[in-house]
Amino acid sequence: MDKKKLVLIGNGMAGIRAIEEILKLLPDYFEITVFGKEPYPNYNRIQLSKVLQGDTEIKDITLNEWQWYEDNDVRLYPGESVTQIDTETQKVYTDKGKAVQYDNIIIATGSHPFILPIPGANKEGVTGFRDIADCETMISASRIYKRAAVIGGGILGLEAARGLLNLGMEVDVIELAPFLMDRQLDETAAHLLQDELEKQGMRFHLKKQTTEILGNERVTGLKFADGTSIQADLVVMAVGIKPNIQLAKETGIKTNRGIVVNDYLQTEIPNIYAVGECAEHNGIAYGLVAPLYEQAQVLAKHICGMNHQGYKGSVVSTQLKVSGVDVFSAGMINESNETKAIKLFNEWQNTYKKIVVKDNKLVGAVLFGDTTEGAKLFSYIKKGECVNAYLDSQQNRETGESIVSTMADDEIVCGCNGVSKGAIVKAIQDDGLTTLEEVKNATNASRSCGQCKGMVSDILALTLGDKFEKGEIKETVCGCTDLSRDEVIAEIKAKGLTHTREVMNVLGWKTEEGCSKCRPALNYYLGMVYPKTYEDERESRFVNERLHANIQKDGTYSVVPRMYGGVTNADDLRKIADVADKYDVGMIKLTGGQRIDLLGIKKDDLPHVWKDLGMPSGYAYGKSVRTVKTCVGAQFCRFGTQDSTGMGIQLEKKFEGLNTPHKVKMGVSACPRNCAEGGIKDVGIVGLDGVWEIYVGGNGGTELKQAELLARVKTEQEVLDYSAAFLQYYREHANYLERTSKFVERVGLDHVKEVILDEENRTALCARMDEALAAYKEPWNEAIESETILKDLYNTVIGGK
Ligand SMILES: Cc1cc2nc3c(=O)[nH]c(=O)nc-3n(C[C@H](O)[C@H](O)[C@H](O)COP(=O)(O)OP(=O)(O)OC[C@H]3O[C@@H](n4cnc5c(N)ncnc54)[C@H](O)[C@@H]3O)c2cc1C
Ligand SMILES: NC(=O)c1ccc[n+]([C@@H]2O[C@H](COP(=O)([O-])OP(=O)(O)OC[C@H]3O[C@@H](n4cnc5c(N)ncnc54)[C@H](O)[C@@H]3O)[C@@H](O)[C@H]2O)c1
Ligand code: SF4
Ligand code: FES
Repeated sequence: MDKKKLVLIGNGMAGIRAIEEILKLLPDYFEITVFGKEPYPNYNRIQLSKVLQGDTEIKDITLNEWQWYEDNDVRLYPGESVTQIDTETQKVYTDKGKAVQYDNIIIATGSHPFILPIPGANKEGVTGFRDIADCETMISASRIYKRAAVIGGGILGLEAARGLLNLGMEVDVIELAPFLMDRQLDETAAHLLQDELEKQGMRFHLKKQTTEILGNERVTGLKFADGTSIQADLVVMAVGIKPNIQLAKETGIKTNRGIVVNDYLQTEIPNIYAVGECAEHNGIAYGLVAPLYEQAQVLAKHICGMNHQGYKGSVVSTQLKVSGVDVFSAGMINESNETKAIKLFNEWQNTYKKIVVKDNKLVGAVLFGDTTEGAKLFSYIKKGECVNAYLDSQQNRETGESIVSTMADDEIVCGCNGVSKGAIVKAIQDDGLTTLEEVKNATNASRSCGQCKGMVSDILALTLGDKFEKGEIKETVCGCTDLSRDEVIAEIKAKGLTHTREVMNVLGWKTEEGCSKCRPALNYYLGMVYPKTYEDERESRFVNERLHANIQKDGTYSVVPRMYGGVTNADDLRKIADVADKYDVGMIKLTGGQRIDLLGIKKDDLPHVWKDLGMPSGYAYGKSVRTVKTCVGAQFCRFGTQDSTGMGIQLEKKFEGLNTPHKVKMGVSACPRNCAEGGIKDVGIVGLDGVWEIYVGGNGGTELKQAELLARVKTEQEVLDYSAAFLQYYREHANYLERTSKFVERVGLDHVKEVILDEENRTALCARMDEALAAYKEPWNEAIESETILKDLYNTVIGGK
């Protein structure tokens, strides 16, 4: 039988989800052709906010790789738009002159950002925030310009504003309404949100109507109806979206705000469907993926001739994707005569919960500060559950218990993809799934906005029980491979692989480019295996390590110069004071590791600051040996038995710049009073009369852990050797991003002792440590001396300031 010809117009999230659903039902029934205006495979538009905020990269947000189209026999024309549908001859025509015959069409052309029709809206430097190209426009503008204005204080505008702050810009947000996110929040939640975002550095202008965009060719500012104005070099319009209906309209298909569809997503022409943001069902054009994916499922069933009761509309929930702010909203949130609300405002913890009840049923909710209950509330709202059922579930919940343990099987865990707890548990049990990645691939849960990942992990832990706890499950490097860390390292050594790309290629990575989890890990493992020859791949590192400074929540950076053992002198202090004045440093702060932190430095000032300081990097941002904290010791303290300061300086000089799987902190004290807090350090040294005690695997962070005694030694040289052997063993055997506390716990202190106390082992480990240390290049100096690094990473040149 000849295959039916199906043409999809729009290679976006909703259209491709419809194709995926069709392929699941009837894999060989259609000959599928896809036209996509953008020159990319289907990508996760939602994650553009994360790209702008620097948490992920464009190459990591692809949902369907090129290979997926090939594997499924889907012919894709990227970068090509359909310009005409001829319903008489059943052909579509494209802007590149192609004509393709069809039996069925799915229109999934999405939306356009709404651009205010005000004077100046077409100036250079005015953009929407909708696609990769917009994202790139903003990122490149941030390299040259300083002041951004976002028009629209809705969810998209705020996510854009956070991204622009992260890119180092000053950000003004202009909102027409009296409070932010007025479609999703009430006034109380909106004010809490505004307070929090102001602390992050955003400036808000509420109840402001923009009347003009100022400037000649490029934007220079905004003018408002009240006569005031502000300066801006970049303007992002985030004032809502407009369904992209042009093509449908020109084809004579009935349109309103969107393309009008029935419960089966059919337009008025039966063999033409519409799905996604461009479609209007019962008067609503949705702008979130959850309803669009529900539509895609119904469409697939209908086009494949399967029975379905049809699409009946969706209740929606939203969550803001701005780090440090938890906001959730679902259903009806405005109060009226017909509704009652339960409101809980905890001023101490700065959390707010509002639950809206109508006819005894839960119909809406707003959460600020703690959104862990979001999925549960959303399930109750969707089911129109009685409010008492929710209140009872609250009472029965024990403190500290994961919310998933109290969820019923039919409660939705992943709102975007409509996946219930029961479906996840079933997939784990039936298919023997053991990782988040496997659950994602099998069920789609966590595949879109990613907000439900925590709950999916909790369900994995709950379902697998002891097996999960004991780590009996093979932990792969990441979802791009089925190989564990040990297997990857063994293959690197056996096959002599020398680059991250080569590793991915030869070891059959599932993604061409890897992801933000495996790339830094591979970069570390290769550097560890080949300390002498491996060229560090800066682009594979996390942003702080790439830039050699710590990004702050307002988008500026912090600079911590090296001060061996926490000891400084008048010359260095003078230089620090001069730099603080010259670069308008926001705050000078002593760190927990006894160093001086200069906060609030702009990205392009970083190399100038380093040059003026003339001090090495303190690596306060690195997966590396950070600080060696010391007590004053025998020279001054009346309890001191050893020269703790001198010992600390020797340790810090020896391990300066060493790459480690995670950060490493050290402390040296000269008596058991332990003023340098060696008991909670990765390596803690305590001096006693004629003896040094070496402790390992401590942690003073979120998971407090006391360090354990590794050895007692007599000389300073032995302290250096035992510490070096321990650190090298950790470097060679820990998973990337595993702290020493977790590592020692995993392999056992007895095992670590057995290895390190053996002289032969120790000598070999020390020799390999020396090789690794020989490769160290001081990064701040390296940046100052390289025009390419200055230009590419910091967008500056040395000599100007
Ligand atoms: C920055 C950002 C963050 C977001 N965050 C969230 C979130 O957290 N949660 C959430 O649920 N939703 C979020 N959304 C909304 C979500 O991304 C959209 O609802 C979803 O992508 C819409 O899918 P779609 O397929 O209808 O449209 P799109 O994904 O826009 O796809 C339509 C595609 O069709 C192409 N096209 C248009 N016309 C033609 C033509 N004539 N020929 C060929 N191709 C054409 C377009 O170029 C586009 O690639 C976010 C959106 C943005 C922009
Ligand atoms: N986390 C998420 O779920 C998420 C994130 C980003 C985008 N999105 C989706 O993307 C789409 C677009 O989002 P959006 O925030 O642009 O739309 P929106 O309609 O939700 O918000 C637009 C905002 O702009 C304001 N506004 C309108 N005209 C204005 C003017 N002239 N001057 C100043 N402010 C004005 C409105 O009052 C409103 O606050 C929506 O469908 C949204 O759901 C969702
Ligand atoms: S640890 Fe002991 S020697 Fe060091 S400063 Fe404290 S009391 Fe003095
Ligand atoms: S809730 Fe968005 S991916 Fe699961």
